[in-house]
Amino acid sequence: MSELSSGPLLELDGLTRVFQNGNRRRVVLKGVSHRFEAGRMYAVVGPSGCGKTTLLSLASGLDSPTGGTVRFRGRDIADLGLGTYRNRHAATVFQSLNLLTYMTAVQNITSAMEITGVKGGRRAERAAELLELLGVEAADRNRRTLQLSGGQQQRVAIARALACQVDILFADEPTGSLDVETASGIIEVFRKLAHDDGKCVIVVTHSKEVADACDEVLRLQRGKLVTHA
Ligand SMILES: Nc1ncnc2c1ncn2[C@@H]1O[C@H](COP(=O)(O)OP(=O)(O)OP(=O)(O)O)[C@@H](O)[C@H]1O
Repeated sequence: MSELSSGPLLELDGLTRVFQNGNRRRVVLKGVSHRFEAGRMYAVVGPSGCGKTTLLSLASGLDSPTGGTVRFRGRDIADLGLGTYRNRHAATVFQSLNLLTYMTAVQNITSAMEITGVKGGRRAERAAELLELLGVEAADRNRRTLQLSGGQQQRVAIARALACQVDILFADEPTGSLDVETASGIIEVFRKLAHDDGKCVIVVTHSKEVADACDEVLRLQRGKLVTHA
């Protein structure tokens, strides 16, 4: 299907995920379907253990479903190649951020660009531009990320995800450990990415503030999507 496909950007179609540990079989997702569009921000909410992170892992190509399909622009991501999907189209900001703390903010971003094969020169300049967009002060951009605050680290992790020029940004509990003011700054960044830059932003969250800021809220309960509004 062409890049100009008029269908949804991302489609989850009847996703199931079963974990088998020895004799113990656990059905975590039970036929989850949903369509996601560019330019919108989505929240995935639900009680602890209902399968939110599992759903995010499948939708972002970090894990494969037991049944069902994830389609990006109409194409099964398994056919596209999970590596290609993750490198070119979908980036994840993990709960643990996974920054290389001995490297500076700029270096974290330029090394991600290198690993994911982002073409073109001026990587450090582009990293600095992204950090500026996300409100990381010039003085902090060349400090080791270990020395930055939680909120600053969160912004660096988002900038690193964006550096890979992806269409979809996934984030797992992006405001979990942040104070209210920093959290609202991050929410605003996500909203702008969706509404001004046309990204599809999908956030797993327990926060009502984050969910309220989203265009659509998907509620998971015992592995099923029960409502979306
Ligand atoms: N690799 C795995 N092997 C076995 N069980 C797993 C595995 N990964 C997740 N689970 C189980 O699947 C269920 C859903 O986990 P998941 O992390 O998706 O929930 P969640 O809704 O994100 O929870 P929380 O809000 O607490 O982060 C949990 O019971 C978890 O123990």
